[in-house]
Amino acid sequence: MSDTWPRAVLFDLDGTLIDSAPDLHASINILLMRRGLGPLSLPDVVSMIGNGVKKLVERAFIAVGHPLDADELDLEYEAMIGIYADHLTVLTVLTPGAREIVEELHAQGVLMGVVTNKPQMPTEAILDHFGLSPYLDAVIGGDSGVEKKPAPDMIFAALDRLGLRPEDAVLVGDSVADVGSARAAGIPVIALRGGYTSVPVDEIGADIVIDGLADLLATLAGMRPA
Ligand SMILES: O=C(O)COP(=O)(O)O
Ligand SMILES: [Mg+2]
Repeated sequence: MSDTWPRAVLFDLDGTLIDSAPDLHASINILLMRRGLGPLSLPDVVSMIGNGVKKLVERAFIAVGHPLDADELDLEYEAMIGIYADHLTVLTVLTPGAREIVEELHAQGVLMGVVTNKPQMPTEAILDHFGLSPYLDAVIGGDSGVEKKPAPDMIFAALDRLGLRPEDAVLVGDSVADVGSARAAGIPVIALRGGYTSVPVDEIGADIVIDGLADLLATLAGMRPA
């Protein structure tokens, strides 16, 4: 029985550690409004989050009946990044229990990282704002040069940074992309109910679904390899 497992917990960001949808929703509607389009509802935008900001922009313009070509998408993505930079923590809050679990895992000597399809700059700014950065030894954003989730590369990049192997870690996430990346990397995955997923969370293929981050410690103890 290894009571030191997991040596690291890797967290997804949007919908897992933070509830960022209200700020992404506000930002995308500003972007759409500039073109006389939208607005989209919050649930609509929630269903578009999880594959990076560029995908969110692409999906939003399709949803309002105005699909973009590749050049337009590049321009609107740049504009979105500018708008979102002013909305990173206006409406965004930590997920209930996020601070507590991060502090508790840190106290137990468990290493932590973030693997998110959100770009690096907003990711780091948000983690700084909430005071979580000191606890996170590996923060891998969507534009960090490795392939986004559901590819396994962000998990491998985080493990590399932590000096650990797949068998040392578990991923906590909320989406199909998270489960896909964990499976591809060969690490267990816990899904958080109430995150951002267009597929019902019980159907995304996670090892375990938890109702809240307050359940994470007990869940990890139950998953420990014999
Ligand atoms: O889609 C995004 O921008 C980020 O999503 P993630 O933090 O859930 O990976
Ligand atoms: Mg997510």
